[in-house]
Order: sequence, then C-alpha cells, then structure tokens
Amino acid sequence: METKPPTPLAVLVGIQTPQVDDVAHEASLEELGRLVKTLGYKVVGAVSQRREGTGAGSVLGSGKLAELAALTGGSGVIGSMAPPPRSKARTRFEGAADAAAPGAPTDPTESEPELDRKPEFVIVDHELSPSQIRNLERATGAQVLDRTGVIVEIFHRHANTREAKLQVEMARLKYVAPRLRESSGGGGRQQGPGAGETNLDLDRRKIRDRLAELKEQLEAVQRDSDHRRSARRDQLRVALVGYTNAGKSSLMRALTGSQVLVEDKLFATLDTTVRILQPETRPRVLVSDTVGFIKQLPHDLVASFRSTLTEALEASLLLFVVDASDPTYEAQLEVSRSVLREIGADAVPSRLVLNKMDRVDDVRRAVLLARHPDAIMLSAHSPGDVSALRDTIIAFFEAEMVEDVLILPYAKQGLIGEVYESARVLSEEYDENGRVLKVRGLPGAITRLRRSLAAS
Ligand SMILES: Nc1nc2c(ncn2[C@@H]2O[C@H](COP(=O)(O)OP(=O)(O)OP(=O)(O)O)[C@@H](O)[C@H]2O)c(=O)[nH]1
Ligand SMILES: [Mg+2]
Repeated sequence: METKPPTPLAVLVGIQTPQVDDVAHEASLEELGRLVKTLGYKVVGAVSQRREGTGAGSVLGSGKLAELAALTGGSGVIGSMAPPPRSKARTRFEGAADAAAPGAPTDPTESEPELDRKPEFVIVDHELSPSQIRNLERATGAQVLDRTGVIVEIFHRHANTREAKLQVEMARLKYVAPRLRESSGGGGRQQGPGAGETNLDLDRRKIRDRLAELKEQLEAVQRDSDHRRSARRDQLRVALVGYTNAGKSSLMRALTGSQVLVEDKLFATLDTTVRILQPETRPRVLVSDTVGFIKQLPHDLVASFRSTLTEALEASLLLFVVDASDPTYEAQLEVSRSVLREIGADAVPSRLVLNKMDRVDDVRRAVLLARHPDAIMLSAHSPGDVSALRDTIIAFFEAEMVEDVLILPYAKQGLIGEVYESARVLSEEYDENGRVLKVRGLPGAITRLRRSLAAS
C-alpha cells in the first residue's frame, strides 16, 4: 500500500530594498507564503534582509546566508567546486515532468516527524538569475525556486481548459529555456563551438520545436473561441476583474447563481467563465469571471492572460473588484490596473468595487469613502449588497441603450428569437411589410439586428 508522502517544507526568503516599506515587505512575503501553500508546501520559516538590491550573486549577505543554511542543513557557503544538489524542482520544469509529481517530497523513504525534518525548498520572493539559483542551492543544500517559478508552477497545475493549458505550457517553456544552461551542469558546453550539436543545443531545439507546435495548436483553439465570442458580440456584458482572492468568483456566484469555484486560495480561478445575470433581464446581461492578477506576474503569463481576458476586453463594463479589508489593497489595485493597461483594456468603462466591507470597521470605511467617493462598497456575502450591485449594472446598460424601430419582414419571422435575445421589444405592430418592432438595446446590437434583417 502506498503511504501518503510528507508535505514538502519550505523556507521563504525576502530582500527588502530601500524603496519598499515594512508593510509592503511583510505583505509580499505573506503573499508568497500563500502562493507556496497553494503549491501544497508548508512554510516553516522565513529569512529576510534589508539590502540595496536583489542582484548579489548569493542574494543574501554571508551572515544571513549562514542563518538560512542552518535552517535547511546546508554548508552556508557557495564553494566553487561542490556540485549543486540535483534540483527536483528544476528537473520538474525541464523534463517530460509528469504533472502529478510536483510537490513530491525529495525523499519518499523519509519518515521522521515533521519537526526534525529540514525544509527541502527555499523560495525567494524575487526573480532570480540561473546562477543565483545555483549559488543558493549550493549554500543551502535545498531546492530553490523564485516567485516566478512558483507562479508558473501554480498555473501549470491549475489550468483546466485546453486553451489555458497550451498557454501555460508555453509560458513555462519560456521560463525554463534560459535556465537550461545552468542545470545541465555545463556538460553541453564543454565540447566547445563547432563540436556538433551539444545536449544543450538539442534541449533548446526541442523546446523551440515544441513552442512552434504549441503556437499552432493555440491558434486553432483561439479561432474557435473567437467564433464563440463573436456570437456574443453586442450583448450586454460585464466582466469581474481584479487581484487574486479579491472575491470575483464570490460575486459571480451571487450575481448569477452559478456554482463557480470560490476558495480562500490564490489563483482559484484560471479560466474565464460566462454566466447570465439572475434574475434574468431583457435583454439579458452576461457576467464573466476572470483570472486574478498578482504582482510580478511573469511576462509570458501576462500574454496568456491576454487571451483569457479578451472576454474582459470585449465587455462594456469592467467591475474592478478589490479586497478592501487588505491593508495593501492600493498596491493590488495598481497591479491590476497596470496589467489591464498592458492588455489594452484600460479603455473599457469601469467601476471600482470595494469588496469584503463586512471586515472593515467604521473608521476605515470613512477613510475609504473619502479616498474613493465613486466606489461601490459591498460584501459579496450580503444578498442586499449584491442586489444593489445588480441594479447598478442594469442602470449602466440602461443608460447606454437607445430606442429604435426594426421591421421584421414576413419572410423572416424566424429571426424573432434573435431580436428578443439582443434587445428589449417595447411594442409590436403589423403592417404590409411585416412586423414593426419598437425596440430598446445597445446601439451595436441594434445595428447588427438591422443588418441581419436586411440581408437576403
Ligand atoms: N468576509 C468576506 N469574505 C469574502 C467576501 N468575498 C469573498 N470572500 C472570501 O474571499 C476568498 C476568495 O474569494 P474568491 O471569490 O474565490 O476570490 P477570487 O477573486 O475569485 O480569487 P481567484 O480566483 O483566486 O483570483 C474566499 O474565501 C471567499 O469566501 C466578502 O465580501 N467578505
Ligand atoms: Mg476566482
């Protein structure tokens, strides 16, 4: 019988640079801890140090490095001759890595009680160069991952739809490619230039080929979803966007009565879902739940957001959900804004939604109100608040709608369903040309209806 492998243990490492204040530094490490927990590891300690920058070869100063090594059972020195321990974390990233294995303990025979075990992972809250990773692994004897590596790994494990899976695999390979040189132990380079294709070249070529293949598959999947999206064009659409764990899925559930996943976990949602606002309106409103943002999001993952977020781009209204009970909510808001700017969604009209107000006291509520007079303050857990939000959404669309007259020729009565779906029919009369419909809807939807009624 197989025994359950012990939970891998991890120590966090943070560098506080001069431009980062104590609150932000603490919050960043706490967030890293939650990310690591999402990966299934247990955080057993943290080492942090104030430094000018994060670029030093050993990341930490020698004293702190020794402190860290004492926790992990390493030598505390980088030592140029010692080979770096074999990193399963990296092997996972590089190899044909079986996706079920990540997080597996370093030594399955290990059975000491947790307290006696040394942490097998050192997780650094910054992006590291391959040589920094190698140096830290030598000094600590543990496997080292950086923030980017952790995020890429979470996405890799949580992606559900085919599109998300393809995109995350691309992001992951792009993260791995530049790190290959170090982990192949230099073996690939010893033969020197001109000695034929080295292992390293071979690995790189395999990655390039795989990337090209993925790109092709992704394009096919995207053509498909473009098609589905274009069917939803001109509909009344609102998208919930914002930092991870802000409560987007909770609001989605409350607004649409759907059973989307809600979890006190970072990146619970990785795919966009679209549901109808309940109770249903005419024309109906579609609500999209989207993937959350996080600071220092790896660039290639931003690209993968671009596609899942096309939904948001095409929405007429963005609800910017923020966890108002989080002391660093402003920094989170800024991260979300900049990702949306990057994907070009900053032109879409938006409203700020300060969520989790049930956790905010009156003093703070007054401060928030003064700072964001136009924000919608609510709790996703309060049915009254959610119903008021629904009214706000409906009022927004109502203000955008126009009234017009459409004539449905007798030969085209089959299109009546389409009319009712995209617009509100105010009155119906019959004359010699057909059904005369007075309608109210978004200008784009009415133009589209007129076009399909006129087409022969
Ligand atoms: N107290 C309180 N908790 C809330 C509220 N809204 C959401 N939560 C909790 O916050 C946690 C995260 O909620 P989700 O709805 O999954 O957040 P999300 O924004 O979809 O997160 P990701 O999918 O990870 O990006 C859950 O534990 C929710 O129960 C609220 O208004 N008040
Ligand atoms: Mg969610």
